[in-house]
Parts: sequence; C-alpha cells; structure tokens
Amino acid sequence: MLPSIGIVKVLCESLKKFPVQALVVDPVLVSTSGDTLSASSTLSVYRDELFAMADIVTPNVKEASRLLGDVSLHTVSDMRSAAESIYKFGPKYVLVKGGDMPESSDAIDVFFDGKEFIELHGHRIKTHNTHGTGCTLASCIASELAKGATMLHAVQVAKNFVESALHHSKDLIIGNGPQGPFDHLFKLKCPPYNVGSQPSFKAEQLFLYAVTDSGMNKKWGRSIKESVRAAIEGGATIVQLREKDAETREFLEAAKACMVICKSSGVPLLINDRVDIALACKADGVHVGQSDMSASEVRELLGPGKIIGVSCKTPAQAQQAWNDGADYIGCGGVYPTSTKSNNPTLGFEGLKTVCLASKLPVVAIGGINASNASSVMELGLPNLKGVAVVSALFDRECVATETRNLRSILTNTCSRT
Ligand SMILES: Cc1ncc(COP(=O)(O)OP(=O)(O)O)c(N)n1
Ligand SMILES: Cc1ncsc1CCOP(=O)(O)O
Ligand SMILES: [Mg+2]
Repeated sequence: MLPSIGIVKVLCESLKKFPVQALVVDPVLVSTSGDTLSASSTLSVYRDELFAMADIVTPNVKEASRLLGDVSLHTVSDMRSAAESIYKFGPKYVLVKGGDMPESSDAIDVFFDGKEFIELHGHRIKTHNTHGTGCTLASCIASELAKGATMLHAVQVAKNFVESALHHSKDLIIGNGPQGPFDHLFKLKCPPYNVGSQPSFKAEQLFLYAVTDSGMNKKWGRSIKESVRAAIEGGATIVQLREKDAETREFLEAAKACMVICKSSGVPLLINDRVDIALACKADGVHVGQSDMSASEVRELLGPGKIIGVSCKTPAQAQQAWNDGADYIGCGGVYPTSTKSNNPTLGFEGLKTVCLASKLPVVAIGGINASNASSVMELGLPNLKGVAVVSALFDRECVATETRNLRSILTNTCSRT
C-alpha cells in the first residue's frame, strides 16, 4: 500500500537503483469494502512511472476504474477494455480482477498480454472472509515467478490458491468487522491437503497410462484389483479406473484396494468421471471429458494437490483445460477404437494441432497398441508425454506381459528419438 505520491516516487527511484527480477504491482487504491487507500494525487505517478516498470499490474475493478478516471466497469467486456487501457501505461501484463463484480456464479478475471485476452474463471465462494485476497494473489504471483513460472501460469496458480484458501476459510468466525480474514495456511490443517501426503504430479508419469475397463475385466474373469496389480507389475506409470458399469459400493471397495497397491508402488491412481469415488478412496486424481464435470469444478471439490486430466480434441478445449487448472490433457482417438463408442478419430494431424496449442502435458489415446505406439511417440510432438491404452493391455490374456512389452517398446522408441 503506497498512500502518498512521495512514497511511490521513493519506490520508483529504489527500483531503478536496485532492479528486481520481476515486479508485481497490486495498485492498492480501493479496498474490497470500498475504502480509499491511496490519495488521488498518487494516480498519475502510479500510471506514469511505476506501471512502466511493472511486469504485471493487478487492479480490481474499482481500482481499474479509478486508474482510468472513474470509468464505469460493469461487464467482462468493460474489464477487457480497462485491461487494454492500463496495458498502454507500460506493464508487460495486466490482470483485471472481477471478484467484486456484481453477483454471478463465476469470479472472472481478465488477463491481457498485449495481444490476447484470457478470461480466467473461478468459483465465487460465498463468504465474508475475503480480507487480504488481493494482496495474497499478488504475492502468490510473485512467488511463482520467482520459482520460474511463466506469467499466465503464475496467475493461474495464484488464482487457484486464493480460491482454495477462500473455500477452506469460508466458515471462519474471527473479529467483528464486515470482512473477516482468510486462512493462507489451510493446507497444514486440512487432512486431505496435508502437505506431506500431496502427490506432486510429474508429466513423465503419463509415459504408459493404463486405463481399465470393467467389460474387459469381466470377459477375462479378472477383478479390477488384479488388473491394476498386473498393469503395475508390467510397468504402467499411471493408472485410471474407467469402470463405466460398476455399482458404486462395489466400485468404491475396489478403488480403495487399488489405492493400496498404487500407493505402495508409487504409481498415481486416477478415477474416470466419478469425483465422489475419488474423494471417498482418496485417489490421486480424476479424469474428466467434455461432457463430464468441468475441471474447475473438480478442482474445487478435490483441492489443489490432486491430479486432474481433461479429454481435449481441439486447441480451444486445451486452453480451457489450462484455464480451469487441469494438470494434463488426454487427446484422441488417435486411431479408431472400439472401446469408446462414437469417438471421432483425430489422426496424427488432430493430435499435432492439440499438442502444439497445449500449455499442459498431453497423453495420446485411442487404438494405441504395441504395433503403433512407436509411430505416435516418434512424431516427437511438443508436450506429448506418453500413451494411454485400454484394450491393448486389458483385452488380453496376460495384462502384465502386454504392459511390459509396450513399456519396453516405448522406452526403446524414446531413447532413439
Ligand atoms: C487419459 C484419458 N484420455 C481421455 C479419456 C476419455 O475421457 P472422456 O472423454 O470423459 O470419456 P470416458 O472415458 O469418460 O468415456 C480418458 N478416459 N482417459
Ligand atoms: C477412453 C477413450 N477416449 C478416447 S479413445 C478412448 C478409448 C481408448 O481405448 P483403446 O486403447 O482400447 O482404443
Ligand atoms: Mg468421461
């Protein structure tokens, strides 16, 4: 908070003398409760000197309005115009935060890099405990930049963090003011998000992604647990339970048993579609498609430490998955498949288009087997980290043997390319 023109000037002088690696300017001019926090005289020096040095400026809508001579900002389109106008003062990026916009189910922020506008959608958490959210967001962006993140990624991580912290503090009752504080340390207190137990997702884990199928298990007289054990024995690097026909009670029991196997092998276990099962068995994550719950809703339910995958067939879907805080995308069918009905085949061209556009690691899926997996990986596409396979592992007599064979094919291919 820079209350006077003199203080802003001292800061600018100091920054010239001691340049920093990244400068995040949160122009604290108007609080969420409407209080003025900085004299009007500071506006011109903010605009003319400080913003030009900033990597990113992060006003809320009230601050954006004040910076632009009290223009009225009521819609997302107004926020875009404001971001564009503030960009002209010289920062490399602008984030106009819409958390204070009139009631809507989403909290939409507008990110502008000078060329492209990106709407970042978050959930509006109903709570009075919002004191300090802007400061936290800006500090979190700075922390992520210090860790080497790109600006958009830093903003996305920060937004997810603030949203999760708000969610976990929404019912706190502290103090008498109209706004309460929120809890930045929620991760330490809330058992599912206990820092020590958080799986940290690594894109390399997508290398050989085994996806189970209840029909195939029945056909070969195997339990889900036996299939998962065999896939891990053969070298699967991540497992998804895709049990479309299973009864909930039975599925949950099986999922819990699979979690024990996966945990002891250090292989992440994800659940297809069913967030309820994932929560109940404390799975490492969930995979959702375009007609399932959105990744941002899944993130809200699972919390920040879990892995979320989204099926994407287009660059727009890949961008949305990133915006929603997903960890990876599944792209396919690369080849025709009889495992998923009515699934369009994208071919290599479709896979390439999505991989090139994606900001997230990609796993290819659909009709992939021991005969064609090399051709997929040999494409050498950016972000393509592995293959996801159902029938070539599970519609076979010996799951462990098929998995081992495919793993060695992939390893040989990737060591050559
Ligand atoms: C790794 C991976 N990629 C894509 C899918 C397909 O998910 P979705 O489109 O939701 O279809 P269903 O699997 O639910 O039928 C996947 N499961 N895994
Ligand atoms: C779930 C899914 N999503 C896109 S294709 C597909 C099925 C992949 O199965 P298979 O490996 O047997 O072709
Ligand atoms: Mg699905």
